[in-house]
Amino acid sequence: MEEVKLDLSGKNIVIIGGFGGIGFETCKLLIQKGVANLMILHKTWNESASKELRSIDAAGVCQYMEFDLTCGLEKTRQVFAQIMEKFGSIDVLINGAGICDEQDFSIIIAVNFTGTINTTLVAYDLMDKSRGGKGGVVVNISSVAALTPFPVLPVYSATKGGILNFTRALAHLEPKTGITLYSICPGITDTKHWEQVRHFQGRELCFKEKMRGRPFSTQTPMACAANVVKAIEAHKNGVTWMCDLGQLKLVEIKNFWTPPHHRQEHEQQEQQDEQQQNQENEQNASKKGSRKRKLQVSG
Ligand SMILES: NC(=O)c1ccc[n+]([C@@H]2O[C@H](COP(=O)([O-])OP(=O)(O)OC[C@H]3O[C@@H](n4cnc5c(N)ncnc54)[C@H](O)[C@@H]3O)[C@@H](O)[C@H]2O)c1
Ligand SMILES: CCCCCCO
Repeated sequence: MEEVKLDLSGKNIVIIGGFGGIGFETCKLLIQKGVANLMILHKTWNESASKELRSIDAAGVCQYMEFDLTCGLEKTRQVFAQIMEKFGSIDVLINGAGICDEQDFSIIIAVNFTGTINTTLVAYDLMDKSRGGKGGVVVNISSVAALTPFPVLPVYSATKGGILNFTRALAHLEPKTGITLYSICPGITDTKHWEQVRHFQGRELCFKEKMRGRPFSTQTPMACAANVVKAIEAHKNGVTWMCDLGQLKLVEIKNFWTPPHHRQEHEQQEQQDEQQQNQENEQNASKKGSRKRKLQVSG
């Protein structure tokens, strides 16, 4: 069980895709966590989802703004400026929208990749402590496709892998900006995401039909959302979470190349680690030696 390091009560949260399968369940949990404000940015209004959220939102923390991720950087800035007018500050941004139709792959890139970069960088400027902000958190919903690319969905996999690396890169700046960022990679989750899954050559992949009746494990959006919130409360900068089959775990993504300006400190660290290991080996050897001598004397 991860330690709660970020208390969500009283926080101002923006969730993109908040009427989507995973997003909607995440909104329900955030309301129950006592957030101060929850701005749902979504491409289209959803009366039934809004009504259900209102039924549990006694404090009236939820608001909605129409937002299309493909609207471009300037419009994104305008939308976030309106939110800042309303909230005063944004504590957490959750990028939870996305599509899986590769037929016109410029669209999936615009939504999943460019759109997420736009919202992240706009929120980043507003949160950045080095630019007068209060710091904050950006949660990017990637996918297991970023961890194990799908051969049938190479562009989808690229958008999700790109967002994962984008998030890891920005997280390095946290000491200066006070902004914590991490990625969450859901496994296959039973939402409408599956209804429009087309190959880059346009072929309908019919995942829904193929999955029906198969003993193929997926997870519910509720289980996924519960782990999204757990990951947010764990508040670990720069990490990659995988939430699959109702389980939440950290995924170690290794760096395989060291920038020249980091090489010297990297080599020094390796030398220190080696010296420490040698000392431990020597101590263990001497302990074994003294135990052996004691046995010989007593034996
Ligand atoms: N369902 C899965 O198996 C699965 C697995 C891994 C990752 N994901 C990711 O999780 C996130 C949520 O997906 P979901 O399963 O809840 O699917 P979903 O289709 O239920 O929700 C996605 C939401 O994104 C919104 N959206 C689509 N295009 C948009 C745009 N241009 N502007 C604004 N909003 C837009 C849709 O309206 C929809 O409500 C997505 O990023 C998806 O890639 C899903
Ligand atoms: C392979 C199933 C497609 C659903 C989206 C996974 O991120």
